[in-house]
Amino acid sequence: MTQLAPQLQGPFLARPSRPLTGSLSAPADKSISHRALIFAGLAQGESRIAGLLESDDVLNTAKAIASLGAEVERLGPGSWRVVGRGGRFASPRSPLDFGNSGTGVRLMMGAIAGSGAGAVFTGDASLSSRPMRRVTDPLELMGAGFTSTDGRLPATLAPSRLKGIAYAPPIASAQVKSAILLAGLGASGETVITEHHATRDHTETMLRAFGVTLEVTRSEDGVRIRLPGHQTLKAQDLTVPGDPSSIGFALVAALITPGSCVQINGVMDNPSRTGLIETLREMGADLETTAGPFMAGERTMNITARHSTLRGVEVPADRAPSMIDEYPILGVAAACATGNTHMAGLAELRAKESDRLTGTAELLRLNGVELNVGEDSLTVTGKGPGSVAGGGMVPTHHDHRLAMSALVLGLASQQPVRIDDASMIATSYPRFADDMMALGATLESI
Ligand SMILES: O=C(O)C1=C[C@@H](OP(=O)(O)O)[C@@H](O)[C@H](O)C1
Ligand SMILES: C=C(OP(=O)(O)O)C(=O)O
Repeated sequence: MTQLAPQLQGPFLARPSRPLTGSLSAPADKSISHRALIFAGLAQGESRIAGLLESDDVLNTAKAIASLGAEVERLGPGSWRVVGRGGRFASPRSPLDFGNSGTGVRLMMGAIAGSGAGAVFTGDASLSSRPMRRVTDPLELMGAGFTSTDGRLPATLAPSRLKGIAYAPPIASAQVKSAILLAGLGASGETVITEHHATRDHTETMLRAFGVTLEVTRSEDGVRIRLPGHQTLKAQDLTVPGDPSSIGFALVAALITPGSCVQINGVMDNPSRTGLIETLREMGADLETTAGPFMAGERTMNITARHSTLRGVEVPADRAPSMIDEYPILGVAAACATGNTHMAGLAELRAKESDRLTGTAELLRLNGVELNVGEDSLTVTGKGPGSVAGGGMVPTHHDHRLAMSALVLGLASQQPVRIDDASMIATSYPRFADDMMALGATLESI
């Protein structure tokens, strides 16, 4: 019988596991959930969102939208009604607290700037250490007035009138692209973004669904997006598809735990998000997919993962945007494979909830895994199934993906793996412990 999952708080432990079996519904996608609330909050009229991810990050975005004058109502589990502001947010009286969420704060900086409102943006210790200039610099070129210390939170935006710009973000970032597009909606003239490396395209797809006109041109040099200014979104009803990033944990857990066979249903199947699946297949993973229904304009799939003998591979730098949040869990898979897995193009991992390149290396090393860290690369030397010693106490540095990755490693290690704090897991995957335990994993609060 499945044990009741403990609360995601404080230190946790994962024990070497019996085979994982059964099926689960993929948790709702975090990127789409943020966008659904923000777009509905900006739109003219009433939107209904079904299957919203009710994680801490997304709930902070919902609160921000309400503070900006949108009507936001939870009708039931995952079911939300939002009456939008027709492109005009009201400047909130109190600071907007985005907690741990880079997506929430960066997209909202663009959306609020474009709407002509002002606001103060704050976050937790992790978010306050992350760089915001990547978003405030281009928004300032459009005419937004930001002040901050050293480009970190807290940041203040004065109400401003914006004009469109032509901009090529120096880093591959869907958050930067999305912030500029959201600002461009309220700007005069056209906003043009050129991406040399395409990033997740949910903003473009969803803006169209909300009635916005934009032109996307793909070529060998990347992607160009042209957005005419002064556009108002029209309210929509949508259902959020499953998160290909969150399901990476159950997927890898099944691949590395002997005897496992797990089915995960309703996973968004978008090539700008599925780099982990591509990589695991190259490593020899037994993954079977069947097509599911479209949700929010996205294809979905059901995935069956069976325990597999994995081999080390070369993961090219240009795959990073399609699996940017999945390197910690790929590191775990690589530790259980045979041979070297070399991952290139990882500089952006240093700007996530923690320095994830250092954090991933630390979590593996503390459990006896051999590896090499470069400035923007990681090579993990796997010694094959059952070879990871485990027994480590992993510091999670306020980072949900490090926390979940360490616990998955514990399922296939010789000794249990401990983490210092499980509370951040609720920022993206509040049902993580319930889902993993329903498949047969032993997770304990310690
Ligand atoms: O746009 C988004 O929803 C996201 C973009 C990515 O960040 P960057 O844009 O910083 O790469 C990703 O890491 C984050 O979890 C979600
Ligand atoms: C990087 C992440 O999120 P964010 O940037 O929204 O904090 C993540 O979920 O791994």
